[in-house]
Amino acid sequence: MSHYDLIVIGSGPAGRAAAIQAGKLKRKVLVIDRRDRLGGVSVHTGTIPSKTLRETVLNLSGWRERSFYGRSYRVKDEIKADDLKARLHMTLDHEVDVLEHQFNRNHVETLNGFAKFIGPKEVEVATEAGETTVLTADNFLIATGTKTYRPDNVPFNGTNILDSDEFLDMAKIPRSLVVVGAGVIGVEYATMFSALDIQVTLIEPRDSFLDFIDKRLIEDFTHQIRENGVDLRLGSAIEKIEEHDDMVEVTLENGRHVRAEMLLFAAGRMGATERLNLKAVGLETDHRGRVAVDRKSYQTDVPHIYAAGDVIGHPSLASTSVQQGRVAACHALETPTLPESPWFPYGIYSVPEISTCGMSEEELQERGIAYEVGVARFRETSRGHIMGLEHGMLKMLLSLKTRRLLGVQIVGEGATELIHIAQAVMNLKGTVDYFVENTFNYPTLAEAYRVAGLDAFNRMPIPDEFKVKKEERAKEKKATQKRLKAEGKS
Ligand SMILES: NC(=O)c1ccc[n+]([C@@H]2O[C@H](COP(=O)([O-])OP(=O)(O)OC[C@H]3O[C@@H](n4cnc5c(N)ncnc54)[C@H](O)[C@@H]3O)[C@@H](O)[C@H]2O)c1
Repeated sequence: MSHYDLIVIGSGPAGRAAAIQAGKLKRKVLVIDRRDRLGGVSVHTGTIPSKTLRETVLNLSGWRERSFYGRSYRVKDEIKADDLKARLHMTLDHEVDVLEHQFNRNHVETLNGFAKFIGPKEVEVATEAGETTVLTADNFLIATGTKTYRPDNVPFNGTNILDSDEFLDMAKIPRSLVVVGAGVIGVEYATMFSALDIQVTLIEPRDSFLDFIDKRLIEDFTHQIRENGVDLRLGSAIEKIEEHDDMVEVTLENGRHVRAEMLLFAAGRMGATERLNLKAVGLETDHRGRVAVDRKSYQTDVPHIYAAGDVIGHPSLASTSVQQGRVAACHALETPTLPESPWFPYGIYSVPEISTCGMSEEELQERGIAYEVGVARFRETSRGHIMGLEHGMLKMLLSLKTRRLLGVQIVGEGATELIHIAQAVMNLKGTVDYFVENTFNYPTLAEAYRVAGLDAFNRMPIPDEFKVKKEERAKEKKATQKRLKAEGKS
């Protein structure tokens, strides 16, 4: 029987990072995955395919060029499902190749099959062919991710009533689409499909959506997506979903009906833990199949069993999963590592993008922190104007007491890239003065930081040390003038 320092269950972002970290520490590590190809949900049905699809849609539809050539502009007249899938397969193959190379270089062993615990330090792995192997380890990492939430009253059929894992495999692009659930997945797919000019209805039972985003940005975002053709229906609980004559009909509790060729059900995901037999090691999950961990070490209640990534719940981002996996492996293998920074960005790859880092205005109010707001609209920057960006804004929140940057929220083109300026400034404890004193490339969208910084700066009290600086500068200037005069240079 083979014995390992660390057995990782799942090869998504958390499992991958943990295994590579263990390999780099020259430990014996094995990754078990139920799929015959590595990468997990992130590579096969989640992050990578949805972002690839978005990029493909924006390119083939000529979306980005429409600000120049008008709303009816198209690069390709008829876009087919195969056009979208071709790019998906290329990207996916490349991602799997990179991952296999990384594992090989770091001597990470892999095994294809379903793992379940049969003892505190023992797992049994069953292959598709029905063979089983028993393996032991000193440490385990559960990085099994999530699976789609599929309630019994939704008649999923694999053709036109689909969950978000099946959606990418659609046989043809529908002329109309109804998306249920305005969470991150629902909003991303609804907005990217509206860029294909198909009729999209987005249904959400609650009166609001994406509640972790600043309200003002959500207002701006809602306006933009409605203008782009998304029929957003908030406060619309669903009574039933039926299929009639190849059309899907959704009956809402308010008595209204929505008909479309296809329905995507995106009302959340569940921890993929039901086949792990966690009872055998004394672990339990919550109602959504998620495992509780200590958020500093990623240890579960059983000290040699760790869990990281989407399976532990919020924030369920590929980016944070990578960090969690690395920290968990270091902790399990007793290797010192720096803790994760609390300032990490969220990126929603909708059309337009949304990205945030740090606290929102609502959070600051709840905590009673005095703050100032700086706002910049992309169209106020020369680059935004050149690019024809009518929309897009950046909102910055600053502490009135320390002048430090506390949060940035961006909606618009490039938001997921631009947010990293905020992340760096916040992690380096930067203040509003960073944006005012430094020169930005011109013209750029990044200049929106400077515009927002100046907007807030001009309303913020000037600190005493600035006044001293001003006097010092005046003295320095006088001294220089005196020296130059003495040298006969002025
Ligand atoms: N870009 C990214 O970072 C990214 C992308 C995709 C997914 N994710 C993560 O994946 C996870 C899953 O995403 P998600 O969008 O499926 O879930 P979610 O929990 O974010 O959103 C689900 C939405 O569906 C609604 N809903 C719940 N039950 C419903 C029902 N019965 N009928 C209709 N609507 C219902 C909820 O009110 C909510 O708005 C999230 O944690 C998300 O953050 C992140």
